[in-house]
Amino acid sequence: MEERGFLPLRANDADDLCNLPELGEDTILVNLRTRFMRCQIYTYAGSILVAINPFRFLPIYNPRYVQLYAGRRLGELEPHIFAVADAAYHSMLRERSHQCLVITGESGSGKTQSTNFLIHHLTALSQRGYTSGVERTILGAGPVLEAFGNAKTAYNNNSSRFGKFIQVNYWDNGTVRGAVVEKYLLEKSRLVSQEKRERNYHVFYYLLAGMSEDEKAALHLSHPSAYTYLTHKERHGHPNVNGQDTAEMNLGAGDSEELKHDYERLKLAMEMVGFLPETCKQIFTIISAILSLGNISFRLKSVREEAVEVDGPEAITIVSKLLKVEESMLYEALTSRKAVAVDERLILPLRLAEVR
Ligand SMILES: Nc1ncnc2c1ncn2[C@@H]1O[C@H](COP(=O)(O)OP(=O)(O)OP(=O)(O)O)[C@@H](O)[C@H]1O
Repeated sequence: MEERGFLPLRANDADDLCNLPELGEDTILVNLRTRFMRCQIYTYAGSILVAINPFRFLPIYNPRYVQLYAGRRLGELEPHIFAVADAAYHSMLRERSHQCLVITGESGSGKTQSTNFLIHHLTALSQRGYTSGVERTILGAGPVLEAFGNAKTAYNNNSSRFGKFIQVNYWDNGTVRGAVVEKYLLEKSRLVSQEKRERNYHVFYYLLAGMSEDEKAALHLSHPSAYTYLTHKERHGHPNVNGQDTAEMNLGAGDSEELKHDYERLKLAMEMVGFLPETCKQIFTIISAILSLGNISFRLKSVREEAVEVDGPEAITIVSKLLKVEESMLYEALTSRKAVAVDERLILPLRLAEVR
């Protein structure tokens, strides 16, 4: 064939893995690697798109690429996430049926980024030369969800700690009508403790770094190192790392400027999504109350009793002010539990291990 002037199919150069002359784990990996080294992070496997995280900015998501992929058949151009979004959008319009895109991969592989690119392209396709309020709301939801549901982990500085199902609805003419985001399996335990070198949810650090001194004073906020929920503890509640300021270590002094910027971005995104200023204030108050709640400590009432009492009243006073609940009610809720036995209501004291 070569003698007759045909170029042979290069063994490691298929933009669709199905076209590899020999299909096996090694040929697939070599092909993906060869493409990745040429900054071709996307490869098809039939109608599946394989994406390899480049961990650096590639100039392939700008409006020129949105235009380039609009209305093209899958496989017509170089593999791209926009091509997948485009194929789904046009299939929906053509077949008048729901389309489903499943994004999967291990932590840090790029699922959240890919989702953002998909949503970006899907909303861009629906626009008729201008961005409507609905599209702005959908795009603004991302940063809000990330602030409250993402955290720094050992594998990913912006790891989503929940699953989400995003449903984008369209009018018959193909313009976006609205979107529904269903969240599931939020990692709730992260609120009270995190592994070494990991953090709590972003929003806590945004508030502490981004709020003015007056705003922080109004919410009784102080420094990250003042909060149990932001500092690491060894299994039995003692601070670790030889008494080092673990919150400082966890936060990293260098990123406070970035966190300030993130706080401003969060406020803007919340406004875009439609949160009223009063609602934002209430949400931030609850966030502050959670931090102070973690600082309430308990001790045994007496050596003979298993019942507990609050050790030091300051934190409980702050939480009751922030949540606007009576201190005595909060005290009772934290140190006892209600039980119902044959039409009888019992208030039982909680044990030390239970209150913690
Ligand atoms: N296409 C891309 N281009 C450039 N950088 C990327 C791309 N995809 C991912 N990244 C980088 O990799 C990081 C991790 O990606 P991402 O948060 O999307 O992973 P994930 O699969 O959602 O992880 P988790 O399951 O932990 O939430 C991003 O913060 C970003 O820096």
